[in-house]
Amino acid sequence: MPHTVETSPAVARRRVGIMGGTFDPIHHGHLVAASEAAAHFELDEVLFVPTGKPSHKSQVTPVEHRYLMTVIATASNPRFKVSRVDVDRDGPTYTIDTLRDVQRLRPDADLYFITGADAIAQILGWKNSLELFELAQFVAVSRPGHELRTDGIPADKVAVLQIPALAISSTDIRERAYEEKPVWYLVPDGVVQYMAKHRLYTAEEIDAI
Ligand SMILES: Nc1ncnc2c1ncn2[C@@H]1O[C@H](COP(=O)(O)OP(=O)(O)OP(=O)(O)O)[C@@H](O)[C@H]1O
Ligand SMILES: O=C(O)c1ccc[n+]([C@@H]2O[C@H](COP(=O)([O-])O)[C@@H](O)[C@H]2O)c1
Repeated sequence: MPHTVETSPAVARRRVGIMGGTFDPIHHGHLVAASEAAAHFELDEVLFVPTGKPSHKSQVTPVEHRYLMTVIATASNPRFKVSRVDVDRDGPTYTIDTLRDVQRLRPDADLYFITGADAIAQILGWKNSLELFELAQFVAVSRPGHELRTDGIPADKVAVLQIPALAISSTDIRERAYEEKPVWYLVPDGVVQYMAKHRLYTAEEIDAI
């Protein structure tokens, strides 16, 4: 009888996307960016990671509101999950810490950090920027009003992805809410309702902070 060698089938590494953002509030631009990256790179899951205390934004809505709106917005997609790693860490939020924490939680995964064109343009100024490229592949998605440039980023560490253009920003949604204009269809229905229930971004809520 011929001698046979038992071989275990090669196990493919999981592919995990990370969609970092302040999500103040989360909107359909964020969700389309994550969905397009998931489809293009065959990601097993996308972790939405709301910032705790963004290092570069002075006044943001209390983190638990931003976190809960992110949970509501992603609940219908079985591949989307929300991580509290940045919410629960003390001190300013830096992506180097996000990636180290997710790597610890998903040691068997290749990580794909998803950013819009405005964010990728700033990345060389982020904390420990060169080490970031050792921890994850970066996916730079198109965004209306922002030129998609990746100058200075190692070419094998960043992929550029053209996605459907949604000219939506959290700044615009906050302004619309403040002016009592509709935000329906710019954010998921549950987020419209959450904003209304908590009077987020209204003169009344801002005065109360
Ligand atoms: N409409 C969009 N299309 C593509 N990418 C987007 C879009 N909006 C935001 N992003 C990307 O999502 C990530 C998180 O963005 P963020 O939470 O700061 O939203 P924002 O709309 O830019 O907020 P703000 O207006 O408050 O600065 C960033 O990488 C950003 O570039
Ligand atoms: O690490 C940094 O120095 C750094 C500086 C600016 C932004 N980031 C990250 O970029 C992501 C998008 O940020 P924002 O402000 O556009 O929501 C979010 O995950 C931030 O933590 C990270």
